[in-house]
Amino acid sequence: MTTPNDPNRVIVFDTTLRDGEQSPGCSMNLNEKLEIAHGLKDLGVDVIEAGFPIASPGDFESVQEIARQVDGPIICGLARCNTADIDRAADAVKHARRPRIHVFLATSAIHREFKLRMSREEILKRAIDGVKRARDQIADVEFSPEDASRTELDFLAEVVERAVEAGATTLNIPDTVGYAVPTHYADIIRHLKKTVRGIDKCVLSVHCHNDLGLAVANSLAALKEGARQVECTINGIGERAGNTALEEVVMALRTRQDYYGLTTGINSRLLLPLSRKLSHATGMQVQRNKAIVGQNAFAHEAGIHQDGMLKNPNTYEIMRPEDIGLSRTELVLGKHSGRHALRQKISDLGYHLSDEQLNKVFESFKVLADRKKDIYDADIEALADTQIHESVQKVWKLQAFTCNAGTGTLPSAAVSLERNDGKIHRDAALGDGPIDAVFNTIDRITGITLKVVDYRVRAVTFGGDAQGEAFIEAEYAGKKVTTRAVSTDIVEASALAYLDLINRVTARQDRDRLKPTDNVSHDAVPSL
Ligand SMILES: CC(=O)SCCNC(=O)CCNC(=O)[C@H](O)C(C)(C)COP(=O)(O)OP(=O)(O)OC[C@H]1O[C@@H](n2cnc3c(N)ncnc32)[C@H](O)[C@@H]1OP(=O)(O)O
Ligand SMILES: CC(C)C(=O)C(=O)O
Ligand SMILES: [Mg+2]
Repeated sequence: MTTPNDPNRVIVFDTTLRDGEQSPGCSMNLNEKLEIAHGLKDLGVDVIEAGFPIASPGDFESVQEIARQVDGPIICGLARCNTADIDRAADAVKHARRPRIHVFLATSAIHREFKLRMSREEILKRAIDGVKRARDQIADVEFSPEDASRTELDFLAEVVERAVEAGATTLNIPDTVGYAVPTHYADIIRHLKKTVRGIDKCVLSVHCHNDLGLAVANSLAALKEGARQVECTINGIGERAGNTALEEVVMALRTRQDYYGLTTGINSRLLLPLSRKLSHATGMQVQRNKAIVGQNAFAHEAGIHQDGMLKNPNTYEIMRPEDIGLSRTELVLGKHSGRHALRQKISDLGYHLSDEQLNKVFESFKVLADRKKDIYDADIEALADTQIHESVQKVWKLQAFTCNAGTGTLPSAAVSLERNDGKIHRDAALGDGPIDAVFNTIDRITGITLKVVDYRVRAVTFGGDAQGEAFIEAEYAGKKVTTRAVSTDIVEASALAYLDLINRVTARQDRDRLKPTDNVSHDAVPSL
């Protein structure tokens, strides 16, 4: 009933709402669970393990509601090998069009001896009784020998064979504590397939935990050996280090179809939206470098990679971002980026810079990237704008400044400017505040006094290392001039903006001085 006709089709069994919810901090309420269950159905999972109905009235209700409302996938409830659990699970899933009970019982020596306190014989009997009781109520029964990967192989094979005889339709082999490694896990699956009578009548399933970071690798190794159901969770949430991540195993099968030759029924374009929905529901964020759905999974900062990506995305990406539901690859500008990526970004932002201007923006971008962790579009725009204004001939250049402010002191500043003849000019002045003191000092050095009519500072980007933009509107000789400058230091941004206005005034004065005596064109000097 659950075996798809195609022998190469893998059944995707999602246990986000059961094993996933077992991770500390991941509990969800009924509405959140229903929302995720509908998302899983749309994604195309074959089985939803909706909960452990005996665990609490809330868990029972969620499984029951999902069974009632989510039509399509098999809806499964978990149960220990005891009557109360199994009957409760049957009650919870019975309204589903395709219900399943999943009974489990640990088989490893450590669990037998210390947790269950049962002999091998008792385990065999409880497993058989459990499967039979479930089969009496529901036709689709999955059996899991918990901690299978640490169970003696001969005993594991015996339990599994007895579960098949008792009527289990799916046999799941859990690596409960993430102890297996791929070759070891593949050996277990191969051994069971070879030795267990009747195993071919069942779907062989894998259920891996990520304690050694091997859950996906182990699952893939088992699928390669003939397992045809994979148990997994969205974002890999689950006990301790989590379960096999659904998005990873699905995309591995899809991307390496050439190697595995297996398919799933998953609509991969819904992977990212569902991953985000789950993060919102649980409050558990996905790490940035998480495969497939992490923020960095389709982002490139290194210049050589960005150049490759711009020339052909296959150089550095093995999957297309749109195939997992991301609109496009992100070329993140940072200290490791190169000119190709910067040129692309500047052109995307609508600028048309010459090669020379681009090189200058590139230099200041590298300096900025050394000081700042995240470079935003607004940072690049500010650099490009500054470069466009730079076409004004600069008489004065800011060399250094200090300023002093605080309660009980007079705000003062000392400024050092370099004139375009190479001479350094230094002075100091008081002001109403530190920025006013810097402006006054610049006035004293340059001999030009501007009347500031508007002055504003704002953060152009975010975070503690954000760039500040200083905007100044000033008047000189009855004309208004405006400018802006950016820096991670707002006093520096203000000084640079003020000096930019002074340079424009100086350029204007020079032009006026030259006017009567020469006939050189001064079209390049912008007017005030
Ligand atoms: C590997 C897995 O993920 S297994 C699923 C784990 N998930 C959960 O445990 C989440 C939900 N669990 C719960 O809400 C509670 O543990 C309950 C309601 C199921 C049980 O609560 P309690 O009755 O108070 O028992 P508690 O959890 O303290 O102990 C578990 C009991 O179940 C027994 N047990 C464990 N597994 C099984 C099993 N597969 N079949 C039968 N008995 C089992 C234990 O030996 C222990 O029995 P004891 O009380 O005779 O010592
Ligand atoms: C209930 C079983 C399948 C389980 O979650 C495990 O063994 O990890
Ligand atoms: Mg588990």
